[in-house]
Amino acid sequence: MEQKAELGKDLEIDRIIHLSLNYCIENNYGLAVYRLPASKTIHLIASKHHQIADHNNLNQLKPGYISAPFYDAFDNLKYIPADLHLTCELKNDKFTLNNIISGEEELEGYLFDEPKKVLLEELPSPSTLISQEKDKTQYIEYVNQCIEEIKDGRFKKVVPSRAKYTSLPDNFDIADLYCRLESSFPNGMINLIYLPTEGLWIGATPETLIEVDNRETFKTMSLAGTQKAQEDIELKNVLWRTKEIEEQALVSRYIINCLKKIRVREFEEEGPKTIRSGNLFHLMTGFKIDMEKINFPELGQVMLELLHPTSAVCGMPKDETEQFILDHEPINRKLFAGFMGPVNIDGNTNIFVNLRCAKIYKKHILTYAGAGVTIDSDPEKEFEETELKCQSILRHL
Ligand SMILES: C=C(O[C@@H]1C=C(C(=O)O)C=C[C@H]1O)C(=O)O
Repeated sequence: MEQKAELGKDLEIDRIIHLSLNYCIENNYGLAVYRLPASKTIHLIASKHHQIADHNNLNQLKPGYISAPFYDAFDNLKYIPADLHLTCELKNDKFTLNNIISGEEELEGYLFDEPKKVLLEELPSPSTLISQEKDKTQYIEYVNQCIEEIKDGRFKKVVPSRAKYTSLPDNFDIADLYCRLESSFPNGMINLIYLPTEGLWIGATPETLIEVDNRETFKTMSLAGTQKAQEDIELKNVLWRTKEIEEQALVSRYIINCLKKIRVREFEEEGPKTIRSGNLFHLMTGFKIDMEKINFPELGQVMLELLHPTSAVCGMPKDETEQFILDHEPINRKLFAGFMGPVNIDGNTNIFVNLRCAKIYKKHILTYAGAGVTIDSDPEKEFEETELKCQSILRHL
């Protein structure tokens, strides 16, 4: 093992992504490459034993990576055990292989093979392509339907979503895109996932769903409200309209209600404050709980089930808006607005809402985005907001 780690010092992240992705696509492995917010370490996890996992059993899972779709998340929670787990560290502006934590001989050996162009050719083409014009009119009509439901008093908030097809440039390189996202979203969770059943996805999400550190501390956040980031302003001076302040407060209230359901009263709340995610600003409130103090070791998995899907990606009330989305949304969200992240790696679990993400096809990229609609929404502005969210990935192609 030591000899391989030593050899690995010459391996750079783009080559590791190309070779591991080639291998995983060819051999039906599951792959996750991720970098946690504000970290200088990229992790790569791969295994041929990817499987459906029981969410009630998260604490007992061996180190690995989970990914669940928006719909029926808990029946479709995929788990990639960390049979191969290696890390790359940032040094002199380059991510280079640093450590092989667990080995998987065949794939590990393959990483030292000759570099090849990544096998996007092996990926399918999308089954339908929607014209840009139709995409916009369809979305605006859908937002209007949401506003009607709110006016009729059935919902307080709904988060309608759309998906945008764009052709990939001829010189597209998945590893280049990964590295650009990495430097553009210092506080985002940068992720690339390949699962034979889901295809290839890439993203840079700003939203933590649940974080459990050392089995001691639980964290979550309420994130909502969006505006285009300005360069010449300090975060503390960013101004927000009442619409966004109320929209984000609804998400905070939703989290507090989930905590009430399980009688957790002792929590720290910080915010709301403005955070930056690439080209956007959002409002964020952080929640923190001392799990040891309240003697609740299962809090992470219990809260995961209560929180998903939060009103940042679904709506209020939860069950009714989820059904409405299922019945009316013209797209299938698949992994978008689901959740994913590493479990039990170094004793920590970091699950994120899968936002600012895209599915990669043979010659196209499909970016997904939603916008929080309330009684004060202007459909045209909500469409523009989803455009900005899609651009947070597309501008790095
Ligand atoms: C739904 C998305 O983002 C969520 C919705 C937001 C909003 O409505 O302002 C902001 C951040 C996220 O919680 C998305 O990125 O597609």
